[in-house]
Order: sequence, then structure tokens, then C-alpha cells
Amino acid sequence: MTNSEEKYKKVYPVSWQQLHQDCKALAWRLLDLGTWDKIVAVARGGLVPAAIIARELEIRFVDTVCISSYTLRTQGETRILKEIKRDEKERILIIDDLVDTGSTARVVRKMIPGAHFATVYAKPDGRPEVDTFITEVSQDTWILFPWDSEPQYHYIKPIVSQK
Ligand SMILES: O=P(O)(O)OC[C@H]1O[C@H](OP(=O)(O)OP(=O)(O)O)[C@H](O)[C@@H]1O
Repeated sequence: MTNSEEKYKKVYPVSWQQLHQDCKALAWRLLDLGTWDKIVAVARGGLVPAAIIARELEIRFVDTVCISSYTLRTQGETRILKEIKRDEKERILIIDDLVDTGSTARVVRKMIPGAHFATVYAKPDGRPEVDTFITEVSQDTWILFPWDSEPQYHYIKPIVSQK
């Protein structure tokens, strides 16, 4: 966590198992919405969820857009490192791990208009930018993904005493 992330007061740790379950729940929702020609993962956070959803929906064409949202958050500007050109005829499913402020989603939506934007987790400020998501957490929650953490075994205070 960097200084720019001091706005986060709570931590929501997500295990590999929970992430897998949540991604499969997202795949079930997406299954009801029709078929897609390709998945576009928003790197890096969207890479693992996109792989799980691609497996469940049997989508073998997986592309990426690469955006530096660290720069975006701290300086209010976007650095697109890799973009894609959209074929108007294609139904594209964009996958990211979460929407927080919604800035990344806005940039990607502008790049790929008309695509379906799905995330596993969403915070209130970013929610309007997402078409489908599974779990909402509060704006001041830091979602700790399994690829950013190690399991630890130590005493955790009850939630009531963490306020
Ligand atoms: O809604 P926003 O405020 O734009 O935040 C959401 C974005 O932030 C995270 O990426 P991060 O900046 O951590 O980059 P990374 O995925 O490459 O680690 C996440 O994967 C989203 O893409």
C-alpha cells in the first residue's frame, strides 16, 4: 500500500479460493447475457479473473489493455501502455478485478465503446461504470488480492475493535 492509498481504512482480504468462487459467480451471471467474441483483460488486476472467466465461458480469444492507474490516481492523468482497436461487429467482454474510483473503467470504455464491462468487486464511486459485478465493498476498503499477499497465522482483533 502506498501513501496515496491512506484513504483506505479497512482491509478486505480475498483468498485464492474466494477469488475463484467469485469469478465463477461472475461467469454464471455473464453466461445469461449472451455470447462474446473475445475477452479483454485490464492488466494487471484483470488478468487472473479473465483467465478464470475465459475457462468457464470457453472463450479462447483473450486480449489485454494495459493502463497505469497508479499514475492516474496520483497525478490525475492516464497512461495507456497498450490499447486495442475495436471491430464494431464484435461483442467484447472487458474484465477487471475491481472498480474503485472508476477512472480506469472510464478510460477503457472510451477506448472500446459498446463493450460489456464486468468486474469481480466494485466500490460505490466506480459502480456506475460497471455493467456486471459480484461483490460491493465500501469506498474506504482496500481489497487485498491473493497475488499481493501471503497467508499469515496470527491473532486478528474482532471487527468492532478495529474502528
Ligand atoms: O477504479 P480505479 O480507481 O481506476 O481503480 C481500479 C483499477 O485499479 C487497479 O489497478 P492498479 O492501479 O492497482 O494497477 P495493477 O492492476 O496493474 O496493479 C485495478 O486492477 C483496476 O484496474
